[in-house]
Amino acid sequence: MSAPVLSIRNLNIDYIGAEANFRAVKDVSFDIAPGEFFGLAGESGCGKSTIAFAVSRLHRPPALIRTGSEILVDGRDVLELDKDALRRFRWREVAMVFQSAMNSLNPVLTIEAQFYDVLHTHKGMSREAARERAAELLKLVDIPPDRLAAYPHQCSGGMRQRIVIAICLALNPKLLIMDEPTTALDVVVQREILQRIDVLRKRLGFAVLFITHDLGLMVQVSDRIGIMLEGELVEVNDAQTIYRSPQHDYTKRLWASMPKLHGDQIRPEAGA
Ligand SMILES: Nc1ncnc2c1ncn2[C@@H]1O[C@H](COP(=O)(O)OP(=O)(O)OP(=O)(O)O)[C@@H](O)[C@H]1O
Repeated sequence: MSAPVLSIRNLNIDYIGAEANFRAVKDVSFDIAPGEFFGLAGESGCGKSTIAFAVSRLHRPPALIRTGSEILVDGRDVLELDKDALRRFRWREVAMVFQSAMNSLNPVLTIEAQFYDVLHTHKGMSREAARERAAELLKLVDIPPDRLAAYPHQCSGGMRQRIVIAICLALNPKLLIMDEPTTALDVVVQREILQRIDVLRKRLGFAVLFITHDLGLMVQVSDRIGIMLEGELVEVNDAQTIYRSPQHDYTKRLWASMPKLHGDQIRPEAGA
């Protein structure tokens, strides 16, 4: 593997409680290569989002990353960044799309103003330059430039989520983290958005850390998949191998619970 864009080593994260601490992430280590699509799967509460937030340094108390944990993005320790470095790091190095991201657009600003915010603050762009770049970015996610004048409430949920993704790509991040990015959308729109992301990452070269409960979709779009169980990463392998010949019992159970609605594209081996 070429030098990883993300390297997580011995990550331990606790939620600090009044009575006791709860270890949500237990000694997790994995890498993501440049341009790789990495899926993180596991039952609800197994620690996936806790990892996603830690990588973006968006975790807040009571979450506490334990000493000895390492999160390297392009070789730099994210946990060591000071406030200024962190401001430069977010958007430029790592951008994150949440489940409710489409509701994170400012309702009183036009789409154009929201692009300008990011492009002016981080790149010092003028209004004209930002408008041009915003139109280009919207095109990437199949949205016509006339939407720049619209307000968020004038756009559908799927369109708003694609706008957030376009804003996330504005500064050419090396890693896009998507935590249930399309869960609130209907299935057809979900798949269209993921297919678009897949085309874009191949064209633009960013890597993706993808979290979803839609395992069929995850197997289809990911290069590799990591399986989590109760805070531990129990199995990592390339998507087809982990789907066709899962090693861990929990992975087998996870695949067995998957609705078989995804056609003939992927078939597990008998007994898998
Ligand atoms: N703010 C918090 N305070 C205390 N415990 C928390 C907090 N946030 C999460 N947890 C606990 O940490 C564990 C991991 O949660 P996390 O949200 O990372 O799991 P997840 O795998 O992303 O789940 P889901 O798929 O439902 O989003 C869970 O047991 C959860 O209850």
